[in-house]
Amino acid sequence: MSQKKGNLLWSKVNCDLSPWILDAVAAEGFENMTPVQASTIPLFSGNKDVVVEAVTGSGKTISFVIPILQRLCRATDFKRGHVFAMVIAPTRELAIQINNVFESILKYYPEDEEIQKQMGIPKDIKTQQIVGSLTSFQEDMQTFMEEKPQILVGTPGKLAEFISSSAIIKKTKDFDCLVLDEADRLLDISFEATIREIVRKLPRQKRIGLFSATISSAGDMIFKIGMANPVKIAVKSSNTMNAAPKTLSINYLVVKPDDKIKMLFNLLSSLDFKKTIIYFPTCVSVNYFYAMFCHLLHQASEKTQSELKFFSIHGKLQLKARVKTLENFAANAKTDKSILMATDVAARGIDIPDVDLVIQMDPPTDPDVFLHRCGRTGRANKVGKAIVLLNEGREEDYLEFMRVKKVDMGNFSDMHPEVDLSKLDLNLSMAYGFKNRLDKIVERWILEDRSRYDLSVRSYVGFVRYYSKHSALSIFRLETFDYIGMAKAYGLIRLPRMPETKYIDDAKLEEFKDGWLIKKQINLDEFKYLNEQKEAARLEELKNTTKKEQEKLKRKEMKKLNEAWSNKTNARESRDTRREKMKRKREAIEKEIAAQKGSDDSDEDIQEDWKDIVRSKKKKKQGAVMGNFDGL
Ligand SMILES: Nc1ncnc2c1ncn2[C@@H]1O[C@H](COP(=O)(O)OP(=O)(O)OP(=O)(O)O)[C@@H](O)[C@H]1O
Repeated sequence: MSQKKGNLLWSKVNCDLSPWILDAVAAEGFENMTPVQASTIPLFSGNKDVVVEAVTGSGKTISFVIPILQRLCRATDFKRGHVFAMVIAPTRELAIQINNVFESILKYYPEDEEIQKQMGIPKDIKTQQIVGSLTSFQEDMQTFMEEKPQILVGTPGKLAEFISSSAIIKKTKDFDCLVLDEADRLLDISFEATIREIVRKLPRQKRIGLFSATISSAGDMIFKIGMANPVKIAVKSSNTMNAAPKTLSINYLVVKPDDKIKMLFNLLSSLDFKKTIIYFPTCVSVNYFYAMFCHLLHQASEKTQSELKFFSIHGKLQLKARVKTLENFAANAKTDKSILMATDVAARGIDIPDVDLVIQMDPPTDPDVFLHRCGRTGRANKVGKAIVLLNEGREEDYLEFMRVKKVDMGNFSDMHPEVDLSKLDLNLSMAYGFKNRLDKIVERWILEDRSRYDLSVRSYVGFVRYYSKHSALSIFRLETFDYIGMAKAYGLIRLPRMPETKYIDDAKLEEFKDGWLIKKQINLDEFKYLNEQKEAARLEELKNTTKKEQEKLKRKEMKKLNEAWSNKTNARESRDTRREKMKRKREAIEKEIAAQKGSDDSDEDIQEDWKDIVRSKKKKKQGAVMGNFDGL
């Protein structure tokens, strides 16, 4: 359904909206409706179910907030204390943001009882956010009973739990309207069962609205949620070839993996922007690079330090910290440039109006997420730029892959001939006043503290695992991936042993003996943690390992002697010894990993990786996967 130009004045909306709603949108500075609002509000305020696909930042939130409020204003016999509508979002940040949009409109709700009577609207309208972790179930329940909100906004798990309580279920008899924001995400495999559970608990007779910027299979979604005859509203960019808003330009930059971090810093210094979001693959990589970038900033000139500020957000942080970070990032005016380093927890729906640049360190594993990440800029007709860094080699094919999905990307170098990307080190020392080459600064920083080395390895291993999960497997191939280049980008001093390293070319491996990527090798036994407790634990562990190794050597010697004496081989004994050896090795690796188990989700992944190694070693008669690295 398309909307003719000129019909976007709120006064021309194709349905009756309460005067206070019209006042509210005007007071919020929304002069005209956006096309998706003009198409959706009349249908969803009426009796239609809707499936709405419109580009990022096109105002979809208001397209369901207003219909819900309008329907509630019309529901004269709706019993107070009951649930009228529910909005579900995939992340807590997004649910909180949607609740804020409701509140921003409800600020203008008439308080005068006379006016309320004249308009025939309820005494007040309240919303409640059900997102967990900020409040307990009991607190949510108490708030619900006391405040009597008609609208609940929350995340799937928490809402499912909340409405499963018999006290709430009784209060959904007159339920009217259910909205799934980022519906494609909510109906994917991770949330679908919970959403179905919620839908099953609600009365059959209700309006449903599904909203997203990426709805690839509306039929599938409609079937999953059991909607009857919904209207499909698709609002694309005026350039029909493009699934992104027309004010958003998407560029790609092909880069050698070794140069990735340098390239990023070059972009940050040479591009004019106020706020940028940089996407990293995993929580642990955000932690690691955030610490590294703060250190780099510390090494830069005072001028640079006063101009840049880094923030970080990922799903393993407490919700309170995440919300605070988003607020601080949005509000930061102390420095010219604010940089938010994030995982995909901040990919969908997040609306920070001043973000004018998005950088993706790597393409996301799910191609739909690409548009959502880019769409954090170029919102509401504002100009924005998104850049994705592609590894030289095979990843250039991603351009064609995305073109089929109606995402057209321009070559960054063609679009920005003024940005010199040739002399990266020189540019960096000039722009940031670094006294040394960036990789040297990083190397020294890592060698100062073993925990940074651990973190670098965990980030890298997490990245390889992430890479293996790409849906476009023909492009993102583990077999052809530049493991060494990427290890350098991650500032690794030594390549960790992992199953995937078997794909590395032998000749290349020769160059990096025992996996060392730095010129001056170090004795890992003497590589210290700055943290005293951690260091004491490491020394203790080292002592035990050395003792064990000595015993092992002794046993070996004895065996040799015995063999020489008896001059016969006992096949069973050697098999048993091998088994015992493997068991001890596995226990040692697992113990080491358990000792390192910190706050990040990737730890489990790493444990899996090492189990893989143990398994593959068992299988591989010829011994180690490669070299004699100490790994983690
Ligand atoms: N009618 C309007 N006029 C001007 N700005 C608007 C209007 N409606 C909404 N906006 C603003 O547009 C921005 C984007 O809106 P919103 O977050 O609803 O986009 P969206 O379509 O849901 O995006 P996404 O797909 O990324 O979630 C918000 O800052 C909002 O305040």
